[in-house]
Amino acid sequence: MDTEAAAPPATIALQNVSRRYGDTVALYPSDLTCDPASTTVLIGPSGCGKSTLIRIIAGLIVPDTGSVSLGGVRLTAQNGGELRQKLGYVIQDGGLFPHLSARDNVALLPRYLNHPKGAIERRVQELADLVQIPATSLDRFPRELSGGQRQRIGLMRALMNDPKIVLLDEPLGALDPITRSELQVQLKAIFDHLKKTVVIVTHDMTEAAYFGDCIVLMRAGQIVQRGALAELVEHPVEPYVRDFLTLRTPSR
Ligand SMILES: Nc1ncnc2c1ncn2[C@@H]1O[C@H](COP(=O)(O)OP(=O)(O)OP(=O)(O)O)[C@@H](O)[C@H]1O
Repeated sequence: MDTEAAAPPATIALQNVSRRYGDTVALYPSDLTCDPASTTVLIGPSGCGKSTLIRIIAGLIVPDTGSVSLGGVRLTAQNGGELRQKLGYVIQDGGLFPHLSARDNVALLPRYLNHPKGAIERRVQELADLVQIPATSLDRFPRELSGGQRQRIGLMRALMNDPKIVLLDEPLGALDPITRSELQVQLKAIFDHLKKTVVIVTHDMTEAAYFGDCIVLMRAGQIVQRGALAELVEHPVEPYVRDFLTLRTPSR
């Protein structure tokens, strides 16, 4: 296994990663480092490569070039399955299996890994408390839950094995504004409390500003600028950055 001993356990480091689909370049060669225990937001117009980038980090898409290291361990075809189990990955609407109850969705991976039954039950309860899901909802099927509840269950499933890294691809995109705003507050509190390395994809600049210790602004398969919001506001590397921030950030 290729290791970089100096990297803290939850650093995400991409070097020269690129990906194309036939003639479409989804991602030009890009470098990105996401710091441990911080939240990085990927934002940019539709089709700019955000999902491609987060799916490369998740090991779900193999880049055409470059390397991905998670906590100093380089992702390879051999260790991909093992490393993926150490990540939490949440997609829009939770990505739950429709034929399993919420509880069974959440417990799927630890059962597969033969974790003790009592420990799984305790962990499910602990996470249900954390994401504020009532016990009665855990025995429902995904279709019997609201969008916000499905998303909370998706988050529980992602956190079940206590991963150091949590990846969320448009986690709140399907929710009504009130539920979305409630979940934003809860998610931020959870991430601040648990000190995870978090990467979130969003279209919403207000959401990016709310979550992002670091904002990665993309356009047409390229990272245009990466930095704290203040840095992007005060030192935009090109007019696109200023325009994107100005046009997409509603005044409150
Ligand atoms: N499986 C695929 N086959 C062909 N083209 C693809 C595939 N997946 C993505 N693309 C193309 O790659 C580019 C980047 O797509 P990607 O989904 O990463 O963008 P995105 O920024 O996440 O978009 P959105 O915000 O609309 O979800 C787009 O032009 C898209 O059409």
